[in-house]
Amino acid sequence: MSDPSNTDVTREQAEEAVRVLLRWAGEDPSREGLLDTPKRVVKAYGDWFSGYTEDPGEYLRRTFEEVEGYDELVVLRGIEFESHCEHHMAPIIGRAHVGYLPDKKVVGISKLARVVDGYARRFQVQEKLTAQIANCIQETLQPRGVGVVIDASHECMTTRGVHKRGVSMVTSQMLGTFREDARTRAEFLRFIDIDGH
Ligand SMILES: Nc1nc2c(ncn2[C@@H]2O[C@H](COP(=O)(O)OP(=O)(O)OP(=O)(O)O)[C@@H](O)[C@H]2O)c(=O)[nH]1
Ligand SMILES: [Zn+2]
Repeated sequence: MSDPSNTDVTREQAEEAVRVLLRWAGEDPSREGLLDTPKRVVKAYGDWFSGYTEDPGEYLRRTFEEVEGYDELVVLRGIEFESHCEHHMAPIIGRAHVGYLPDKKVVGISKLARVVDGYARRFQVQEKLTAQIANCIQETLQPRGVGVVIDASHECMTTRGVHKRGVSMVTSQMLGTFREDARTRAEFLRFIDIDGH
């Protein structure tokens, strides 16, 4: 995993920050079991926060314009993702459901999941994540409408703080026909059937 390109922090400084947190928690970072931990944590950060090194809109540049008159909803539902909340840096684990009503352009369906990951692998609040995915698709594909629903659990609420398990947060961002036309929105919500998960 490469270092983020837009940072002035060195890998050594990042590893030292992990040692400081270990010391703060009451640990001895020089004991054998913890010697490689700063290196592992920094590597894990490279994975969890790889979104800062990508422009998710790039995934949607390759489009297919000839889809033989297909002009109905396209929905990718149940896209699992992992993110981290920007308040506590704790995991947000959930599923995104993404739909759009194509105008002229359709994309390879995996690209919608790549857009979700590109924004999820950053420090997030769920509302912002939801809006960023929807806006990216709207701006790049210029479809007639976009809908994004996210259903996720926040570990800052389950493993600390209020300690509420089994609670999930649901957010949605509807643009274009998804916002203006109740029938399109209802069809999308029926397709994703989030209670079914
Ligand atoms: N709206 C929203 N809130 C979030 C999200 N992730 C975490 N939070 C909330 O952000 C809030 C931060 O509140 P603070 O009072 O500053 O932090 P805190 O003292 O740690 O709060 P508690 O979590 O209640 O212990 C908490 O209520 C979290 O539940 C998110 O994606 N969206
Ligand atoms: Zn949080």
